[in-house]
Amino acid sequence: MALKVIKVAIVGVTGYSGLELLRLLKNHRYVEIVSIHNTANHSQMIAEAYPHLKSMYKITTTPFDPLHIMQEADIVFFATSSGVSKDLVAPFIAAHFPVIDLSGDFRLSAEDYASWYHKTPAPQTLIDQTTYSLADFYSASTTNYIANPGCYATATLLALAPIAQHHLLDKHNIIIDAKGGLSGAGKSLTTASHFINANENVTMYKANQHQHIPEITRQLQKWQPNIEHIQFNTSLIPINRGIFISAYVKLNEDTSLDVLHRLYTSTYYQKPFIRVMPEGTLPNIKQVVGTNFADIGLAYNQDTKYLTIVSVIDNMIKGAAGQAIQNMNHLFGFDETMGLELIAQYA
Ligand SMILES: NC(=O)C1=CN([C@@H]2O[C@H](COP(=O)(O)OP(=O)(O)OC[C@H]3O[C@@H](n4cnc5c(N)ncnc54)[C@H](OP(=O)(O)O)[C@@H]3O)[C@@H](O)[C@H]2O)C=CC1
Ligand SMILES: CC(=O)N[C@@H](CCC(=O)OP(=O)(O)O)C(=O)O
Repeated sequence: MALKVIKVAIVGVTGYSGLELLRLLKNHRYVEIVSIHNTANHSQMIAEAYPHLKSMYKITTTPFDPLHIMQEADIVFFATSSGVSKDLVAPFIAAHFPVIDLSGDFRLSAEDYASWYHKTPAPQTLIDQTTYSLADFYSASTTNYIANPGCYATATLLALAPIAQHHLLDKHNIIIDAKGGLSGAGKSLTTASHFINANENVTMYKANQHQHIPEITRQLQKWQPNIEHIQFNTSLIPINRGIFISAYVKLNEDTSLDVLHRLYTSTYYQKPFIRVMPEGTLPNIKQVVGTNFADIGLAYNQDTKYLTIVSVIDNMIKGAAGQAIQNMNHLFGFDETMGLELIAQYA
Protein backbone atom coordinates (compact mmCIF):
# COMPACT_ATOMS: atom_id res chain seq x y z
CA MET A 1 0.00 0.00 0.00
CA ALA A 2 1.41 3.44 -0.95
CA LEU A 3 1.65 5.62 2.15
CA LYS A 4 0.34 9.16 2.00
CA VAL A 5 1.83 12.10 3.92
CA ILE A 6 -0.57 13.17 6.68
CA LYS A 7 -1.04 16.76 7.78
CA VAL A 8 -0.83 17.41 11.50
CA ALA A 9 -2.07 20.22 13.78
CA ILE A 10 -0.81 20.62 17.37
CA VAL A 11 -2.71 22.49 20.09
CA GLY A 12 -0.54 23.30 23.13
CA VAL A 13 2.63 23.41 21.03
CA THR A 14 4.46 25.70 23.46
CA GLY A 15 4.30 23.22 26.34
CA TYR A 16 6.88 20.54 27.08
CA SER A 17 4.91 17.76 25.36
CA GLY A 18 3.90 19.94 22.41
CA LEU A 19 7.53 20.88 21.78
CA GLU A 20 8.43 17.19 22.05
CA LEU A 21 5.82 16.38 19.38
CA LEU A 22 7.46 18.96 17.11
CA ARG A 23 10.92 17.49 17.76
CA LEU A 24 9.91 13.87 17.12
CA LEU A 25 7.60 14.52 14.17
CA LYS A 26 10.43 16.25 12.28
CA ASN A 27 11.85 12.75 11.75
CA HIS A 28 8.59 11.16 10.63
CA ARG A 29 8.76 10.65 6.87
CA TYR A 30 4.99 10.75 6.41
CA VAL A 31 4.09 13.79 8.51
CA GLU A 32 3.84 17.47 7.66
CA ILE A 33 3.01 19.95 10.44
CA VAL A 34 0.47 22.40 9.05
CA SER A 35 -0.77 24.36 12.06
CA ILE A 36 0.31 25.00 15.65
CA HIS A 37 -1.64 26.66 18.48
CA ASN A 38 -1.27 27.91 22.03
CA THR A 39 -2.92 30.49 24.26
CA ALA A 40 -0.43 33.35 23.97
CA ASN A 41 1.61 35.03 21.22
CA HIS A 42 -0.36 34.22 18.10
CA SER A 43 1.40 34.83 14.80
CA GLN A 44 4.83 34.25 16.28
CA MET A 45 7.45 32.18 14.45
CA ILE A 46 7.90 29.18 16.75
CA ALA A 47 11.69 29.26 16.27
CA GLU A 48 11.82 32.85 17.57
CA ALA A 49 10.38 31.83 20.92
CA TYR A 50 12.26 28.49 20.95
CA PRO A 51 15.71 28.98 19.37
CA HIS A 52 16.44 25.24 19.45
CA LEU A 53 13.96 25.00 16.54
CA LYS A 54 15.80 27.55 14.37
CA SER A 55 16.28 26.34 10.76
CA MET A 56 14.12 23.28 11.51
CA TYR A 57 10.65 24.86 11.53
CA LYS A 58 9.43 27.98 9.70
CA ILE A 59 5.87 27.96 10.99
CA THR A 60 3.93 30.47 13.08
CA THR A 61 1.40 29.93 15.85
CA THR A 62 -2.16 30.83 14.87
CA PRO A 63 -5.38 31.23 16.86
CA PHE A 64 -7.21 27.98 17.56
CA ASP A 65 -10.02 27.51 15.00
CA PRO A 66 -11.51 23.99 14.77
CA LEU A 67 -13.03 24.47 11.31
CA HIS A 68 -9.77 25.75 9.88
CA ILE A 69 -7.85 22.87 11.47
CA MET A 70 -10.26 20.33 9.97
CA GLN A 71 -9.90 21.93 6.52
CA GLU A 72 -6.10 21.99 6.63
CA ALA A 73 -5.10 18.90 8.64
CA ASP A 74 -5.79 15.16 8.83
CA ILE A 75 -5.32 14.85 12.61
CA VAL A 76 -5.00 17.15 15.64
CA PHE A 77 -2.97 16.52 18.79
CA PHE A 78 -4.04 18.20 22.02
CA ALA A 79 -0.96 18.67 24.24
CA THR A 80 -2.83 21.08 26.47
CA SER A 81 -3.04 21.40 30.24
CA SER A 82 -5.76 19.31 31.87
CA GLY A 83 -9.19 20.93 31.66
CA VAL A 84 -8.60 22.46 28.20
CA SER A 85 -9.38 19.81 25.58
CA LYS A 86 -12.68 18.84 27.20
CA ASP A 87 -14.00 22.29 26.21
CA LEU A 88 -12.48 22.35 22.72
CA VAL A 89 -13.01 18.93 21.16
CA ALA A 90 -16.77 18.73 20.52
CA PRO A 91 -16.58 19.92 16.85
CA PHE A 92 -13.87 17.35 16.06
CA ILE A 93 -15.79 14.48 17.64
CA ALA A 94 -18.98 15.55 15.88
CA ALA A 95 -17.13 15.46 12.54
CA HIS A 96 -15.35 12.14 13.33
CA PHE A 97 -12.09 14.01 12.82
CA PRO A 98 -9.06 12.17 14.30
CA VAL A 99 -7.83 13.54 17.64
CA ILE A 100 -5.10 12.33 19.98
CA ASP A 101 -5.38 13.94 23.40
CA LEU A 102 -2.32 13.83 25.65
CA SER A 103 -4.21 15.25 28.64
CA GLY A 104 -6.24 13.39 31.23
CA ASP A 105 -9.56 14.91 30.11
CA PHE A 106 -10.93 11.77 28.44
CA ARG A 107 -9.20 8.94 30.30
CA LEU A 108 -11.79 8.54 33.08
CA SER A 109 -15.55 8.52 33.55
CA ALA A 110 -17.05 11.96 34.18
CA GLU A 111 -17.58 11.03 37.83
CA ASP A 112 -13.99 9.87 38.39
CA TYR A 113 -12.57 12.88 36.54
CA ALA A 114 -14.51 15.24 38.82
CA SER A 115 -13.28 13.39 41.95
CA TRP A 116 -9.61 13.01 40.96
CA TYR A 117 -8.90 16.09 38.80
CA HIS A 118 -11.19 18.36 40.85
CA LYS A 119 -12.47 19.94 37.64
CA THR A 120 -15.74 19.93 35.74
CA PRO A 121 -15.65 16.89 33.43
CA ALA A 122 -16.49 16.65 29.73
CA PRO A 123 -20.04 15.44 29.04
CA GLN A 124 -20.19 11.63 29.46
CA THR A 125 -21.57 11.38 25.87
CA LEU A 126 -18.29 12.80 24.55
CA ILE A 127 -16.22 10.60 26.85
CA ASP A 128 -18.10 7.55 25.56
CA GLN A 129 -16.92 8.28 22.02
CA THR A 130 -13.23 8.18 22.93
CA THR A 131 -10.87 5.23 23.30
CA TYR A 132 -8.19 4.95 25.98
CA SER A 133 -5.26 3.52 24.05
CA LEU A 134 -2.13 2.12 25.65
CA ALA A 135 -0.27 2.08 22.33
CA ASP A 136 1.58 -1.21 22.89
CA PHE A 137 -1.80 -2.95 23.29
CA TYR A 138 -3.55 -0.98 20.53
CA SER A 139 -6.86 -2.46 19.44
CA ALA A 140 -8.24 -2.29 15.92
CA SER A 141 -11.60 -1.16 17.37
CA THR A 142 -10.07 2.13 18.53
CA THR A 143 -12.22 5.16 17.68
CA ASN A 144 -10.99 8.32 15.99
CA TYR A 145 -10.67 10.07 19.36
CA ILE A 146 -7.77 8.63 21.35
CA ALA A 147 -7.12 9.42 25.01
CA ASN A 148 -3.35 8.93 25.33
CA PRO A 149 -2.44 7.37 28.71
CA GLY A 150 -0.78 9.30 31.53
CA CYS A 151 2.97 8.95 32.06
CA TYR A 152 2.95 7.12 35.42
CA ALA A 153 -0.02 5.05 34.25
CA THR A 154 1.92 3.93 31.16
CA ALA A 155 4.97 2.78 33.11
CA THR A 156 2.82 1.05 35.74
CA LEU A 157 0.45 -0.70 33.33
CA LEU A 158 3.33 -2.01 31.22
CA ALA A 159 4.93 -3.32 34.42
CA LEU A 160 1.78 -5.18 35.49
CA ALA A 161 0.18 -6.19 32.16
CA PRO A 162 1.64 -9.72 31.77
CA ILE A 163 0.53 -10.83 35.25
CA ALA A 164 -2.82 -8.99 35.22
CA GLN A 165 -3.70 -10.40 31.79
CA HIS A 166 -3.15 -13.88 33.23
CA HIS A 167 -5.20 -13.03 36.37
CA LEU A 168 -2.18 -13.70 38.57
CA LEU A 169 -2.24 -10.60 40.79
CA ASP A 170 -3.17 -11.04 44.46
CA LYS A 171 -5.66 -8.18 44.63
CA HIS A 172 -4.67 -7.32 48.22
CA ASN A 173 -1.00 -6.82 47.44
CA ILE A 174 -0.47 -4.35 44.60
CA ILE A 175 1.93 -1.65 45.76
CA ILE A 176 3.48 0.86 43.37
CA ASP A 177 6.17 3.36 44.28
CA ALA A 178 6.56 5.81 41.37
CA LYS A 179 9.26 8.44 40.95
CA GLY A 180 9.43 11.07 38.25
CA GLY A 181 11.40 14.08 37.07
CA LEU A 182 10.42 17.72 36.82
CA SER A 183 9.32 17.87 33.17
CA GLY A 184 6.32 15.75 34.20
CA ALA A 185 4.88 18.79 35.93
CA GLY A 186 4.83 20.89 32.74
CA LYS A 187 6.41 24.27 32.17
CA SER A 188 4.62 26.33 34.86
CA LEU A 189 6.84 27.14 37.82
CA THR A 190 5.54 26.00 41.20
CA THR A 191 6.98 25.96 44.70
CA ALA A 192 7.77 22.26 44.30
CA SER A 193 9.60 22.81 41.01
CA HIS A 194 11.64 25.78 42.28
CA PHE A 195 15.36 24.84 41.90
CA ILE A 196 16.07 25.15 45.63
CA ASN A 197 13.23 22.79 46.51
CA ALA A 198 13.80 20.23 43.74
CA ASN A 199 17.58 20.05 43.47
CA GLU A 200 19.32 17.51 45.76
CA ASN A 201 15.96 16.61 47.22
CA VAL A 202 13.26 13.93 46.97
CA THR A 203 9.65 14.69 47.90
CA MET A 204 6.59 12.48 47.95
CA TYR A 205 3.51 14.28 46.62
CA LYS A 206 -0.24 13.62 46.18
CA ALA A 207 0.02 10.62 48.56
CA ASN A 208 -2.97 8.32 47.85
CA GLN A 209 -4.50 11.11 45.76
CA HIS A 210 -2.70 10.91 42.45
CA GLN A 211 -5.01 11.28 39.44
CA HIS A 212 -3.45 8.25 37.74
CA ILE A 213 -4.78 5.87 40.45
CA PRO A 214 -8.26 5.50 38.85
CA GLU A 215 -6.72 5.36 35.36
CA ILE A 216 -4.45 2.45 36.34
CA THR A 217 -7.13 0.65 38.35
CA ARG A 218 -9.63 0.86 35.49
CA GLN A 219 -7.26 -0.68 32.95
CA LEU A 220 -6.10 -3.37 35.40
CA GLN A 221 -9.76 -4.29 35.97
CA LYS A 222 -10.21 -4.79 32.22
CA TRP A 223 -7.40 -7.33 32.34
CA GLN A 224 -8.17 -8.88 35.76
CA PRO A 225 -11.76 -8.05 36.82
CA ASN A 226 -11.43 -8.85 40.56
CA ILE A 227 -8.96 -6.01 41.21
CA GLU A 228 -10.45 -3.30 43.41
CA HIS A 229 -7.68 -1.01 44.64
CA ILE A 230 -4.01 -0.28 44.24
CA GLN A 231 -1.58 1.31 46.68
CA PHE A 232 0.15 3.99 44.54
CA ASN A 233 2.39 6.93 45.48
CA THR A 234 4.56 9.36 43.53
CA SER A 235 7.77 11.19 44.41
CA LEU A 236 9.55 14.03 42.64
CA ILE A 237 13.23 13.34 41.95
CA PRO A 238 15.78 15.93 40.77
CA ILE A 239 16.10 14.95 37.10
CA ASN A 240 14.64 16.58 33.97
CA ARG A 241 13.10 13.48 32.40
CA GLY A 242 12.32 9.96 33.42
CA ILE A 243 10.00 7.77 35.43
CA PHE A 244 11.09 4.89 37.66
CA ILE A 245 8.38 2.53 38.88
CA SER A 246 9.02 -0.03 41.64
CA ALA A 247 5.99 -2.29 41.86
CA TYR A 248 5.75 -4.81 44.72
CA VAL A 249 3.11 -7.46 44.13
CA LYS A 250 2.13 -10.87 45.41
CA LEU A 251 0.77 -13.50 43.07
CA ASN A 252 -2.16 -15.91 43.30
CA GLU A 253 0.03 -18.95 42.82
CA ASP A 254 3.45 -20.13 43.88
CA THR A 255 5.92 -19.47 41.11
CA SER A 256 9.56 -18.77 40.30
CA LEU A 257 11.56 -15.98 38.67
CA ASP A 258 12.20 -18.22 35.69
CA VAL A 259 8.48 -18.79 35.03
CA LEU A 260 7.67 -15.10 35.50
CA HIS A 261 10.49 -14.01 33.24
CA ARG A 262 9.17 -16.31 30.49
CA LEU A 263 5.69 -14.80 30.95
CA TYR A 264 7.08 -11.28 30.43
CA THR A 265 9.22 -12.19 27.44
CA SER A 266 6.34 -14.03 25.77
CA THR A 267 3.93 -11.10 26.35
CA TYR A 268 6.36 -8.57 24.93
CA TYR A 269 8.42 -10.41 22.32
CA GLN A 270 6.55 -8.85 19.38
CA LYS A 271 6.25 -5.39 20.95
CA PRO A 272 9.11 -3.30 19.60
CA PHE A 273 9.12 -0.70 22.38
CA ILE A 274 9.07 -3.00 25.39
CA ARG A 275 12.42 -4.45 26.37
CA VAL A 276 12.41 -7.10 29.06
CA MET A 277 15.77 -7.16 30.84
CA PRO A 278 17.76 -10.41 31.00
CA GLU A 279 16.75 -12.54 33.99
CA GLY A 280 18.26 -11.21 37.20
CA THR A 281 18.92 -7.66 35.94
CA LEU A 282 17.00 -4.43 36.47
CA PRO A 283 16.78 -1.33 34.25
CA ASN A 284 17.73 2.27 35.08
CA ILE A 285 16.22 5.53 33.87
CA LYS A 286 19.17 6.62 31.77
CA GLN A 287 18.86 3.70 29.36
CA VAL A 288 15.45 4.95 28.17
CA VAL A 289 15.67 8.74 28.41
CA GLY A 290 15.36 10.19 24.89
CA THR A 291 13.60 7.06 23.60
CA ASN A 292 10.14 5.53 23.27
CA PHE A 293 11.21 2.36 25.11
CA ALA A 294 9.82 0.97 28.34
CA ASP A 295 12.41 -1.27 29.96
CA ILE A 296 11.21 -3.80 32.52
CA GLY A 297 13.10 -6.02 34.97
CA LEU A 298 12.02 -8.52 37.64
CA ALA A 299 13.25 -9.72 41.03
CA TYR A 300 11.44 -12.43 43.03
CA ASN A 301 11.81 -12.98 46.77
CA GLN A 302 11.16 -16.66 47.56
CA ASP A 303 10.96 -15.88 51.32
CA THR A 304 8.36 -13.08 51.26
CA LYS A 305 6.78 -14.16 47.92
CA TYR A 306 6.90 -10.55 46.71
CA LEU A 307 7.66 -9.93 43.05
CA THR A 308 9.46 -6.61 42.46
CA ILE A 309 8.95 -5.16 38.99
CA VAL A 310 11.01 -2.18 37.86
CA SER A 311 9.73 -0.26 34.85
CA VAL A 312 11.42 2.85 33.40
CA ILE A 313 10.30 5.27 30.68
CA ASP A 314 10.94 8.79 29.42
CA ASN A 315 7.81 10.63 30.59
CA MET A 316 7.93 13.09 27.67
CA ILE A 317 8.29 10.37 25.00
CA LYS A 318 6.83 6.99 26.02
CA GLY A 319 4.71 8.80 28.63
CA ALA A 320 3.39 11.50 26.27
CA ALA A 321 4.52 12.60 22.76
CA GLY A 322 6.16 9.33 21.66
CA GLN A 323 3.22 7.18 22.67
CA ALA A 324 0.88 9.69 20.97
CA ILE A 325 2.85 9.27 17.73
CA GLN A 326 2.79 5.48 18.17
CA ASN A 327 -1.02 5.74 18.46
CA MET A 328 -1.11 7.98 15.37
CA ASN A 329 0.97 5.40 13.46
CA HIS A 330 -1.57 2.70 14.39
CA LEU A 331 -4.51 4.93 13.44
CA PHE A 332 -3.10 5.70 9.97
CA GLY A 333 -1.65 2.26 9.23
CA PHE A 334 2.03 3.23 9.48
CA ASP A 335 4.58 0.93 11.07
CA GLU A 336 4.30 1.72 14.78
CA THR A 337 8.02 2.51 15.05
CA MET A 338 7.94 5.22 12.37
CA GLY A 339 9.56 8.42 13.67
CA LEU A 340 10.36 6.71 16.97
CA GLU A 341 13.56 4.78 16.31
CA LEU A 342 15.54 6.52 19.01
CA ILE A 343 18.58 5.43 21.02
CA ALA A 344 19.35 6.84 24.46
CA GLN A 345 22.49 8.93 24.85
CA TYR A 346 24.98 6.63 26.54
CA ALA A 347 27.36 9.15 28.11
N1 LIG B 1 4.87 16.58 30.81
C1 LIG B 1 4.68 15.28 30.79
O1 LIG B 1 5.62 14.49 31.06
C2 LIG B 1 3.34 14.72 30.50
C3 LIG B 1 2.24 15.49 30.26
N2 LIG B 1 1.02 14.93 30.01
C4 LIG B 1 -0.16 15.76 29.80
O2 LIG B 1 -0.02 16.44 28.54
C5 LIG B 1 -0.58 17.74 28.64
C6 LIG B 1 0.51 18.78 28.32
O3 LIG B 1 1.51 18.67 29.31
P1 LIG B 1 2.79 19.59 29.35
O4 LIG B 1 3.36 19.69 27.98
O5 LIG B 1 3.60 19.12 30.46
O6 LIG B 1 2.09 21.00 29.73
P2 LIG B 1 2.68 22.47 29.74
O7 LIG B 1 2.12 23.14 30.92
O8 LIG B 1 4.16 22.43 29.58
O9 LIG B 1 2.03 23.12 28.42
C7 LIG B 1 0.67 23.32 28.26
C8 LIG B 1 0.37 23.80 26.85
O10 LIG B 1 -1.04 23.97 26.73
C9 LIG B 1 -1.29 25.26 26.13
N3 LIG B 1 -2.63 25.71 26.52
C10 LIG B 1 -3.13 25.85 27.77
N4 LIG B 1 -4.41 26.29 27.71
C11 LIG B 1 -4.71 26.39 26.35
C12 LIG B 1 -5.87 26.78 25.61
N5 LIG B 1 -6.99 27.15 26.25
N6 LIG B 1 -5.81 26.77 24.26
C13 LIG B 1 -4.68 26.41 23.60
N7 LIG B 1 -3.54 26.03 24.26
C14 LIG B 1 -3.57 26.02 25.61
C15 LIG B 1 -0.18 26.14 26.67
O11 LIG B 1 -0.08 27.32 25.87
P3 LIG B 1 0.71 28.65 26.39
O12 LIG B 1 2.18 28.30 26.30
O13 LIG B 1 0.31 29.70 25.45
O14 LIG B 1 0.25 28.86 27.80
C16 LIG B 1 1.00 25.16 26.50
O15 LIG B 1 1.38 25.16 25.13
C17 LIG B 1 -1.11 17.90 30.07
O16 LIG B 1 -2.47 17.63 30.09
C18 LIG B 1 -0.32 16.86 30.84
O17 LIG B 1 -1.00 16.41 31.95
C19 LIG B 1 0.86 13.60 29.90
C20 LIG B 1 1.92 12.76 30.11
C21 LIG B 1 3.23 13.25 30.46
C1 LIG C 1 6.08 15.79 38.50
C2 LIG C 1 4.60 15.90 38.24
O1 LIG C 1 3.90 16.72 38.81
N1 LIG C 1 4.10 15.05 37.35
C3 LIG C 1 2.73 15.06 36.97
C4 LIG C 1 2.62 14.08 35.85
C5 LIG C 1 1.27 13.57 35.55
C6 LIG C 1 0.51 14.29 34.49
O2 LIG C 1 1.02 14.89 33.56
O3 LIG C 1 -0.79 14.17 34.65
P1 LIG C 1 -2.02 14.05 33.66
O4 LIG C 1 -1.46 13.45 32.40
O5 LIG C 1 -2.92 13.14 34.36
O6 LIG C 1 -2.58 15.41 33.50
C7 LIG C 1 1.84 14.65 38.15
O7 LIG C 1 2.26 13.80 38.93
O8 LIG C 1 0.69 15.12 38.24
